[in-house]
Amino acid sequence: MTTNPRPNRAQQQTLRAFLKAQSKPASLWLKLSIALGTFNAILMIAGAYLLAQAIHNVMFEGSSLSEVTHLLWPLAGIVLLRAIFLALSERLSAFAALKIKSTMRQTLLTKLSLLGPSYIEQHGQGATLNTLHNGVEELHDYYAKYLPGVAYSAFIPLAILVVIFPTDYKAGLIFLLTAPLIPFFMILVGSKAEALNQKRWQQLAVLGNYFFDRVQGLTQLKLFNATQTELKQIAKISDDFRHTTLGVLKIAFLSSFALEFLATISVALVAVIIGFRLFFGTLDFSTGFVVLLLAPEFYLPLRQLGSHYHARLQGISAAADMVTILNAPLPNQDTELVNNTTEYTTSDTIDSINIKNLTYIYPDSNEGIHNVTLSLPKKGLIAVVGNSGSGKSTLFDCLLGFHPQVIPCIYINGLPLAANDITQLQNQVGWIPQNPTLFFDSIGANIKLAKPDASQQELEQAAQQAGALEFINTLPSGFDTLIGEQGEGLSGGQKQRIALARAFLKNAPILILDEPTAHLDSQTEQHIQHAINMYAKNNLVLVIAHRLNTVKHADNIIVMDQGKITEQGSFEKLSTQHGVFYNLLNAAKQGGSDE
Ligand SMILES: Nc1ncnc2c1ncn2[C@@H]1O[C@H](COP(=O)(O)OP(=O)(O)OP(=O)(O)O)[C@@H](O)[C@H]1O
Repeated sequence: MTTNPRPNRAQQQTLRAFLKAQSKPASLWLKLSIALGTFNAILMIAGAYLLAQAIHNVMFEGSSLSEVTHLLWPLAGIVLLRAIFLALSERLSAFAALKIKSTMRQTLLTKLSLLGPSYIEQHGQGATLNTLHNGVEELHDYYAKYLPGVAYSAFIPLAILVVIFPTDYKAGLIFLLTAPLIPFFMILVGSKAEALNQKRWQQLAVLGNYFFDRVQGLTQLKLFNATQTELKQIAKISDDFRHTTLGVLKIAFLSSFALEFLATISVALVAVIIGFRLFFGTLDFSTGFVVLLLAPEFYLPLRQLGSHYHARLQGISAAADMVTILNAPLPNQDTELVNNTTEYTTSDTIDSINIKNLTYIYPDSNEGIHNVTLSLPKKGLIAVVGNSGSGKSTLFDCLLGFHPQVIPCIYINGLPLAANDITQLQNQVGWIPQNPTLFFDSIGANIKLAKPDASQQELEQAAQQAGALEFINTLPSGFDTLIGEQGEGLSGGQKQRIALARAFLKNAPILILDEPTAHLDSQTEQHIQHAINMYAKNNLVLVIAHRLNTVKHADNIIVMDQGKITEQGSFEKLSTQHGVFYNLLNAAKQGGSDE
């Protein structure tokens, strides 16, 4: 797993620009929210003048309450309007943040699907999930609070200065001189807080990966009695994370405290000076009172910006991981095929698939498959066999588009697949891995994943074809039976049949299976084998076979050894040829596991 090192100044600028650019889908709502917030401040200034005037008239001019109603009614209206504007402004900024987050998740998911599963494997599933979930969540306050806060801290103090200077320039000067203290202090603590925030974010990614792996392998850990050791390790990582989080919080609390203190001192300073000036009669009450009312409001946006500064740091830390994903180059971006205008399009029926000189080596390793050239027919049952580690799964992963950089080596009907478009290939493929993924949903919904608008009849037909209908019908709720995550509550064979039904429902021209009958009893195995053979009459079925007795009826057997295709042909031909297949067959006979 990789985490981003602390971004330098230039990278931070890029991250800020990135965050700003992401606000585009909701910029109208954000602007509206800021406009309402600014209106609210203008009303507050007007309200301060009205209140000061009303009190001045009652206390110093001897006016009765009824004589100041022309001031009090607008004041009441202002109070009401301010409450409405404030609520609307907050709702709009929250709505804008929600919109930005959902667009961001969508963008990240689209990019991840283009990068393929190997990217996620390389970077860690936990860390990727952390970016998609926590990372995107961390942006909420950045957009809902920090960004509007930046605008308010520029507009509101400026608006107050504009009205205070003509009213009382001395008070205006005090405001002007004390205001920079707050941003200055913010920048001072910002650098330390930023480093800590970055560290905290990296630790969260490590924790995410660690948790994800351990929770997935909990049963194994229990069986190997390793739960205690792992718990200790998790406790240690959590403790490191706790320490850093506390460090971040300590700085956040300290800076909040210091900002409050600075603002309070500044307001007190203004109040003392106003008090002296009133005492010595160099200032009239109504002006002094307006200044006193506006003083806390002058510092408020700056104080709030200080407390939202934490949201900025969190947003920048989280954005670094998002930028890494979004900037990750699509592996086939540089190939000469990008500009190829004659590409295969999904509307064409598949007549042939050719793989030409396909080499895929896993990152940071020498393992993979080398220089594979293979012609696959339009239909038929093709089995891929070979020793463990010979490259069968890697070849299938390439065909499934999981390693996008090799897509240019795949030709359909003699035409290359569109570069950068894995989905184009995947739309044509039904796939059942050894442990198919079933989701926490009903059996019907799990099968319908392949074709959401399938009718009940189609659903039943696919289940029947996969040998699953009988057991589904014995369940109390049939197709509506809820299954747990990863098919919890079903046997291995039942899960396999549901996955097979899903693949049959998709009715893709290419069906790729990894040892499809591994978990089945012999009767069901025969049933499924028959269904697969029938499917292969009209489509191409590629099967990884570990048990050689299942490949007897294959139209072609491809034998892999050390990442290369060493031989291919029918069962009869290969079993007489003294090659890898012959050795595999003999080894299986001696082991008594096959044949
Ligand atoms: N994620 C990975 N990172 C690095 N090397 C890998 C990775 N996955 C597989 N390999 C290596 O690539 C080679 C081919 O592996 P592959 O899984 O394709 O073999 P296989 O024939 O499917 O094996 P099996 O029958 O045991 O499933 C092996 O040497 C394996 O160690």
